[in-house]
Amino acid sequence: VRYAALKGLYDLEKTIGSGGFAKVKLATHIATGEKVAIKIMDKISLGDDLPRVKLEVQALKTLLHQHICRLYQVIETDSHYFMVIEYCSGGELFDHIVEKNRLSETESRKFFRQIVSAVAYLHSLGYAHRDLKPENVLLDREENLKLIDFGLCAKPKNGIDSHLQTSCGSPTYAAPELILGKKYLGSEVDIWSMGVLLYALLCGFLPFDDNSIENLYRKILSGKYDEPSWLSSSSKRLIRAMLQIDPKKRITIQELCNHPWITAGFLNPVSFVHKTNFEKDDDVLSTMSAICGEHASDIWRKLVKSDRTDYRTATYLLLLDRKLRGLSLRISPSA
Ligand SMILES: COc1cccc(Nc2ncc(-c3ccc(C(=O)NCC(=O)Nc4ccccc4)cc3)c(OCC3CCNCC3)n2)c1
Repeated sequence: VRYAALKGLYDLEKTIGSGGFAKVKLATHIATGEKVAIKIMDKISLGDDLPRVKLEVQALKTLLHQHICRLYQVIETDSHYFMVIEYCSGGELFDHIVEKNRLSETESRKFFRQIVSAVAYLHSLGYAHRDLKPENVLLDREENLKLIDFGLCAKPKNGIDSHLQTSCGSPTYAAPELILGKKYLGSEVDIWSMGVLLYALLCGFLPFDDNSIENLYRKILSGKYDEPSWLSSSSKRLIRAMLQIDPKKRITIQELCNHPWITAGFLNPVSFVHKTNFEKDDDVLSTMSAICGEHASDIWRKLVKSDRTDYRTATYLLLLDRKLRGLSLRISPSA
């Protein structure tokens, strides 16, 4: 199906995912040949969830972190929203764990530190993710993790949106207080889900799993799970600290950043220093001026003044990514 709004800018390819009211397609940014993911939401099926897309776009524009998928461009037509997002060529962490059966403690630690860094950054901005699960953790080409929120679940960390309570977060990763419908803090719920994630990395299966939802709930509320023989005592201690039924007894994100298991083999605790905003790059600007004929200084002035989600921004960021990967900034002649 063709979308007029993308004509000449992006070539749509295969569908790489679909959720409630969103479909994600792989696409090519024609001018640079770079791959992107385009999340397509149609306004009719969004219904009264429409305002949440605006919140998500606002959120993503402020979330600048090396382990959170970058938003390049937003295109709104009267029938659709198109979010042009960083494409992660490594796919979902879930599939990576399945194909390796389970990950070593060292590989798990490398990945888990990146997740903790992204979540600590989210929390520092007052957000909670609330749907942390392997399907929402992607791998880029360098096997670095990118946290995403496919289901529009991330929300301000304190307070509850009751109607979201059930629809948000899959029960397998949901904390006891969320299941019991109690008032909960998003930051505490995220710690629990990260505990389930860490367990999945180290074990290759889930701590709480059952085909019947009641048994699953009962297992989660019991807080009891197997500790396979291959788990080190340090891993067991950390998992136990995260899978505490009482949210007030659960380890906090700050304690997590400094936990011995997290810092083992690394020089420093997890920091959520995030990447800065735009830095001016003359090579990229001169490449862009070769495409569109405008002066580099004019392009930069317009970039800085823009809302940072237009086509010019997408082109700049994609060329900057390519330069940071050490590739030439050649442009397809058809541009
Ligand atoms: C190679 O084979 C493969 C195989 C599979 C995937 C890929 N790659 C690949 N790259 C990029 C995406 C993507 C990124 C972000 C968003 C998004 O919705 N952002 C919004 C967002 O993250 N907000 C936010 C983040 C943090 C905090 C608060 C708000 C949507 C889609 C993707 O999607 C595919 C889906 C499929 C279903 N499970 C989830 C991923 N897939 C590649």
